[in-house]
Amino acid sequence: MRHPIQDYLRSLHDSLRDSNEGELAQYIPTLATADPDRLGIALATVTGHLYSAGDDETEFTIQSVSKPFGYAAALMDRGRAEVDARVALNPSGEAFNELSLEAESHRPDNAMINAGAIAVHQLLVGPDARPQERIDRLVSLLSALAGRPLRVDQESYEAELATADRNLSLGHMMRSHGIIQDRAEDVVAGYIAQCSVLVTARDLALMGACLAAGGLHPLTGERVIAARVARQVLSVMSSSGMYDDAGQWLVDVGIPAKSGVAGGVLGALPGQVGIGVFSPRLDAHGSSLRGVRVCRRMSEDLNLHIMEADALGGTVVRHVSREGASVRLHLQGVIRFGGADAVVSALADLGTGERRQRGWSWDGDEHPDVAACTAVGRGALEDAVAAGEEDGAIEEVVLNLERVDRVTEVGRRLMAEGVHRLEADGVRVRIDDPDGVLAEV
Ligand SMILES: NC(=O)CC[C@H](N)C(=O)O
Repeated sequence: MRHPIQDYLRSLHDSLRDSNEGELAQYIPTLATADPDRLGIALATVTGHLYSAGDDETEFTIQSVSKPFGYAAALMDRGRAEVDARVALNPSGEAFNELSLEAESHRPDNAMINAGAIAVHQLLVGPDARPQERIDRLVSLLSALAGRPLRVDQESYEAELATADRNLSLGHMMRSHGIIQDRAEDVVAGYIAQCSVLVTARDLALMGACLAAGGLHPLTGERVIAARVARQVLSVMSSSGMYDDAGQWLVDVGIPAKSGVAGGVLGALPGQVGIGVFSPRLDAHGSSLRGVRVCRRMSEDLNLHIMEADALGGTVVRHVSREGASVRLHLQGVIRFGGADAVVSALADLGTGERRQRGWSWDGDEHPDVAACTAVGRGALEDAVAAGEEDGAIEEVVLNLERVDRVTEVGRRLMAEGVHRLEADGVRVRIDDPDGVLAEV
């Protein structure tokens, strides 16, 4: 069977192939001579499925798409306090290479603009690291994310270094304020090396999927980025990743993203997918014109907007079964706050045996479609409670976690509290947790 997502990417590629709007970046000589017609599109799911079309294996320099990962590495190497002390967390509303710092702290506005990324590069590894160690750190993180060894393209590196006046002036300005400590020339050279790493659209999709998965690699399941760090990086990407287009982008596309001046765009939709696009012609913001179009289309066609939310909590109670005085709650999926509320509400119903008015009616035949538990779970819970009235009180409740993938900290605390209170009401509670998901919290 040919996968429908593969076909979708191919048709998306075909529909945009002939568009030739936008301009190549001129200020870096190797970019000015790139083949402008290339178009590569890739999508990776957090569960490790990778699809791609067009020039998906063509290598190009990562440029600013390296910034989220430099930021991730610095946060892991130095901790949040040290990084926040030198790089702020607000959108700049300016172009990526603007010569500006925050008024009082003299910090760059965020890690997605050049000033921020240069300050971040200084933070890599540790205060006394040699320039090469910082470059190696980033190349190895990017390689781990791509799942293959990546390298710096020497020609691009030298070409950009030869024309790096603007970035050097940012470096000198930040050094004069103590934001960076090494020689500005060294930090900027390191930053340019990080920008010159060669990647493909497929690499970017995998890197995005890893961020989207909270830092777990979609192919290996290995933790490559700490969960808190992935969260911070995605947050800053969503507010600042598309520079002065970030607000419009969030409304129209709604996928945290980062673009690079060589034509790469990386998108990362938390919990779902990573997107990688390569097309060298740029729009007025310095982002790939067709790359932006691809993301817009995907967001629309695949409903990938981050603000498009489901009432997920309700799907946690999958089924309820009763045998004599014992009731079994079959739970499933990921139990966060909303899911734990559904479980505790079910426990409360079972504990008192009362028909509670909780958004749906126990009595009528009609059950309004509220998301308190799945349709199956809801009906069965009603039956279990109703049976309680005929067959006598419920003496035991079993929470079956066999199908639960993960429980968040608040999910665990809220469910523990519910169990505790149900026991205080005189009901025995047993927890069936064969995979120990509760212990993993
Ligand atoms: N937006 C970008 O991709 C800019 C990266 C490029 N290396 C620069 O510093 O100018």
